[in-house]
Amino acid sequence: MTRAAVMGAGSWGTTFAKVLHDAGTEVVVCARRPEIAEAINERRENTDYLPGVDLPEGLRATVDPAEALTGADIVALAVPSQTLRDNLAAWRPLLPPDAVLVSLMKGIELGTGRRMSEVIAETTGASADRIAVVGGPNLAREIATAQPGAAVAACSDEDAARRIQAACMTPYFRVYTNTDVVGCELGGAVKNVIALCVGIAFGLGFGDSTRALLMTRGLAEIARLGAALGADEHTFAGLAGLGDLVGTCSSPLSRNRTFGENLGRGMTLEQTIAVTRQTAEGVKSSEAVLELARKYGVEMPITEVVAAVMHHGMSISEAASLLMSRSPKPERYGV
Ligand SMILES: NC(=O)c1ccc[n+]([C@@H]2O[C@H](COP(=O)([O-])OP(=O)(O)OC[C@H]3O[C@@H](n4cnc5c(N)ncnc54)[C@H](O)[C@@H]3O)[C@@H](O)[C@H]2O)c1
Ligand SMILES: O=P(O)(O)OC[C@H](O)CO
Repeated sequence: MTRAAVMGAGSWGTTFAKVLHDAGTEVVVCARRPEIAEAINERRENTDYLPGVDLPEGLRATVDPAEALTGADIVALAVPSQTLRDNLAAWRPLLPPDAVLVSLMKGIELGTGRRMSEVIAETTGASADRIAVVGGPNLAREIATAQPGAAVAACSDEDAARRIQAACMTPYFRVYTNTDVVGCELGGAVKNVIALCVGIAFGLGFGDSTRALLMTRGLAEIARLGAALGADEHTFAGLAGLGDLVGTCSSPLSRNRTFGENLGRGMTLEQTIAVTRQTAEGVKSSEAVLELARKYGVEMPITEVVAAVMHHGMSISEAASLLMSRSPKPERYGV
């Protein structure tokens, strides 16, 4: 039987652990706080992150990383992207040498511009055939309640991708494989930045025309960055690209879209941060994505204004007018 450890018992870590369990994989989820592990083990509920969602008997939780990691064939990482490097430094001595390390995260590291698979490689020394990514349009509460969903398991080693696929495919969660790790990661991370902008537009009272504009031009800038970083452009038409962008930008469950919506409705940045209890990756990643775009000479106008609003005090009205007053252009996908 395949054994998996899920490191991080937030909303997606808990959900993905349930998916693995439902797929017949033996799984232990590792929490930081004892009360979360206790609630999962004894009440069969993650009372903080997924209240009201029944968790299966066989899903075990611990606060001891060694207990979770010992003997694991798959190690799934589900912590906030900006904390991965520090978390991995602590877990590294405990990682089984042959385990596949799977990033479930959707962010870019601030200050380095590294994708999560790169942070994993740098921190653990694992080779590319042991590093994978799972991404797609997966809103935790929907998947945790077994609503039909799908994701992509990406690894440069197709066999490893197939092993992950087998470990988490259930009657309600369909998993495809891909070898384009870069594309799948960029799709997941940059859509969070676009979702912040869509949320702002929604909060301002704008409707579906504006949302469709931002999603479509957002996809164009994701694809441009992807091309510069060597991704396969077809990935962006798939679940980890368009799929995740549509899911996040459309859903009131999205933390990123909700964060933007609160700003659009008139909250200050500080007030919005204060009411956001879970991880809205796009806030910090907007700046990291922009750094990456500048390094590779890629134009990303939506990302640019989102980063300016999140980090440099630009007002929302100035951001909107900057986007709408750009020079006239022909429309070409990715241009
Ligand atoms: N929630 C979703 O619907 C969803 C779906 C797919 C992917 N993701 C991605 O999964 C990753 C994890 O997201 P999540 O939704 O589980 O987040 P969350 O905020 O619900 O949980 C984060 C978890 O990380 C833990 N953690 C470990 N070290 C931490 C630290 N130093 N600071 C703060 N928390 C720390 C927290 O205790 C918590 O268990 C993100 O990159 C997110 O984009 C989320
Ligand atoms: O809640 P968000 O905004 O982090 O989005 C969750 C998932 O990434 C959607 O696929």
